[in-house]
Amino acid sequence: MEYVIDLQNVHWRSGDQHLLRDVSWKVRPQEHWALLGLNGSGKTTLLKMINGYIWPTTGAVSVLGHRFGEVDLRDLRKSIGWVSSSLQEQLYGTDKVQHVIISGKYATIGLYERLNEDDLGHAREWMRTLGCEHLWDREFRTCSQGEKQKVLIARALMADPRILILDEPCNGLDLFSRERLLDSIQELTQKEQTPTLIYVTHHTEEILPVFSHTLLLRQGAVVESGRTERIMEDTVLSDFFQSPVIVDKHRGRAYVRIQGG
Ligand SMILES: Nc1ncnc2c1ncn2[C@@H]1O[C@H](COP(=O)(O)OP(=O)(O)OP(=O)(O)O)[C@@H](O)[C@H]1O
Repeated sequence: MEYVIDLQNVHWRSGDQHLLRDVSWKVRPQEHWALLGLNGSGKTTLLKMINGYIWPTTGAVSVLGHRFGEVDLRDLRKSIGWVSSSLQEQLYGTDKVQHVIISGKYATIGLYERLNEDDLGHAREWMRTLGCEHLWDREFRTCSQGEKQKVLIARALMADPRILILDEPCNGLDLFSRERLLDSIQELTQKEQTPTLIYVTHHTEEILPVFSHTLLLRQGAVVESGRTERIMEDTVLSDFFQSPVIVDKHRGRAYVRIQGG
């Protein structure tokens, strides 16, 4: 079987720091994964590895069936969308939302291509899916944080990625904006030919049931990985957080409380 992501015993060291320790992770087609870890647990490092920005010290990495060392990483990166807050800072705030989105197809900051009907049509379709069509003519900088996230997701989708990484997309969002964004992500997964989603977060309650699998990362090592409903249990998460917690489930999502707290 061709795995979407296949990491085997990956170790990554920078100086005397061991940032990834014996990480093995297999993502199969049709699965969507959540990647859960506290600050500094190595999530970003792992994502950099998947995108080929860093190279394993030992172990093997293969993404979309291409083994690192045997593939042009620039080509591979075209199949991976990575939506993170650092991207926001790189975009031109005065660009119109439609241009920000369409520029994603050409992997540019700013739009240098002539707009064509196809691109405009796709951009509108993604915006509709994500519930942000009304922002079409707005300057990007005037969008709220939640709206910007939707625009950036639509932008990443323009390149037709096979993997879409959503890197802490709900950071800085209030409760209602967060739920609206999560609704949009849910909507996205209902489309035909959705890319494999990797949802990176610190918070269990953001993990929608559509994220069938979860990987728990602590100090650069995988503590557990597998089906989300098995992971979102008191014992597994207490062990993961190294602190007794209680998990309340509501509509397939897990809300964690510190025991006694
Ligand atoms: N190039 C590097 N050299 C040395 N240490 C690094 C390097 N890059 C990251 N680190 C350290 O490795 C640890 C993991 O960092 P990483 O950014 O992967 O964590 P993270 O899980 O994404 O954290 P956060 O949730 O806070 O974004 C941190 O302690 C960080 O300071």
